[in-house]
Amino acid sequence: MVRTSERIAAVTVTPVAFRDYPLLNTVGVHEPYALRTIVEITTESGVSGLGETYGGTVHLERLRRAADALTGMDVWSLNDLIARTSRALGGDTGGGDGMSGMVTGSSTVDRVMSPFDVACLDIQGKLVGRPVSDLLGGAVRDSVPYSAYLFYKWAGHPGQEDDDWGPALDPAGLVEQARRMIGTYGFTSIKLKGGVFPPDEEIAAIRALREAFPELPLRLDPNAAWSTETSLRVARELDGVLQYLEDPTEGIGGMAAVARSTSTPLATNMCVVSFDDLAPAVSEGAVGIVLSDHHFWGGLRRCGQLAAICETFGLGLSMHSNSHLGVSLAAMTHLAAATPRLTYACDTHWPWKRPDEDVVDPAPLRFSEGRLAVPTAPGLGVELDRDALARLHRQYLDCGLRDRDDTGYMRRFEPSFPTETPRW
Ligand SMILES: O=C([O-])[C@@H](O)[C@@H](O)[C@H](O)[C@@H](O)C(=O)[O-]
Ligand SMILES: [Mg+2]
Repeated sequence: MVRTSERIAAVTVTPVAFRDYPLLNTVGVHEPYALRTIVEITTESGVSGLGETYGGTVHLERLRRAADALTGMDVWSLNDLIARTSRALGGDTGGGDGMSGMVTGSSTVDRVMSPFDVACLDIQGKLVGRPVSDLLGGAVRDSVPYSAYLFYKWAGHPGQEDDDWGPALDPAGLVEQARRMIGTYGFTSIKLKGGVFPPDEEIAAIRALREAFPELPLRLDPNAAWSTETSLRVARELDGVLQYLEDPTEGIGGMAAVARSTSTPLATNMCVVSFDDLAPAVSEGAVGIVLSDHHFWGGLRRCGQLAAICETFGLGLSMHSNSHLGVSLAAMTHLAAATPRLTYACDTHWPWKRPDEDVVDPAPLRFSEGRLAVPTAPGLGVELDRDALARLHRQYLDCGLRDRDDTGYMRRFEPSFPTETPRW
């Protein structure tokens, strides 16, 4: 048996921007462009692979430092990727999470190595002629369910024409948004991004969604905007209505206090965001479901390790999302397909992206009945469109945004927009 290595010859790191909608959350509102970074690794034998991650300045600078350290690395060695990334970062940690302050505390090394891990897997798959899901243990489902991700939103960005989704600022607007999203994609579960309006308004919105979609599981995620008391009141009022309540309040201690007094399952992508958080979360009984995300858990294989830990401790597993393009969607889909424990529909911001803006040919990424078929071509199964990459990079250069700042953008229109937590 011949053991061959496949060494990295070049890594390119390209920031891109795509148009975004004025989606509201507890820290503010999405700006007119979402920022991402596309990494492309090419090996000495000319095989290339793709990864996608956040696009903020601190993260981008770290990606570039890590990229420089990867030349000569064997694409089969995850251990070397971890070692090289840590050495390149040289203890530079904290900040630069690219999530407008909503997900802090994830591991910097894990965040930075993630897109390179995905790109190496893409290459490995191409080398052996198998899809990435096979490299992760094999697909246990041939399609992955995603949920309808509803947002309160303005009619359009201030100073611009109304966008094609129009406003959603009350229960009726959200039900209309859900009808359109479900009509287009066929989603069979619904998540509402909350923490925007006083809790009673969001309870009313969930009730309206329950009435309009009696069969569909519902989730509410206020991104820790509530106190323990408010969280418990909402949980009581929506008892039996929610599939899970996501990050009602802040921190492992706060979530544990809520968990002790409600039978509503609690999920998180805010208080358990790194391997260091797992032991305290388990010992305090803070959460029932961890929302994994390969972008900050260190890539696809590290998410497999997370799944094993969740299984050991009886925790459920689902998947978190931020604004993203097709490389991430393909990676999320392979990971979800190869994770037996991931039994909830995954989050995706996919509907909040114009279909004509991506860096890959979108053909393999078509939803049917709320599910995405797991790509079967070697690697991730998506091909880079170099003209589109150049266009979205040009858009990044021209748009002037360099860091996601939902609060700063909101304050341009509502100068007294609050930042104290909990808001309610
Ligand atoms: O895109 C948003 O506004 C979301 O609030 C996102 O930033 C969160 O990270 C995320 O979707 C969540 O589930 O918390
Ligand atoms: Mg969340």
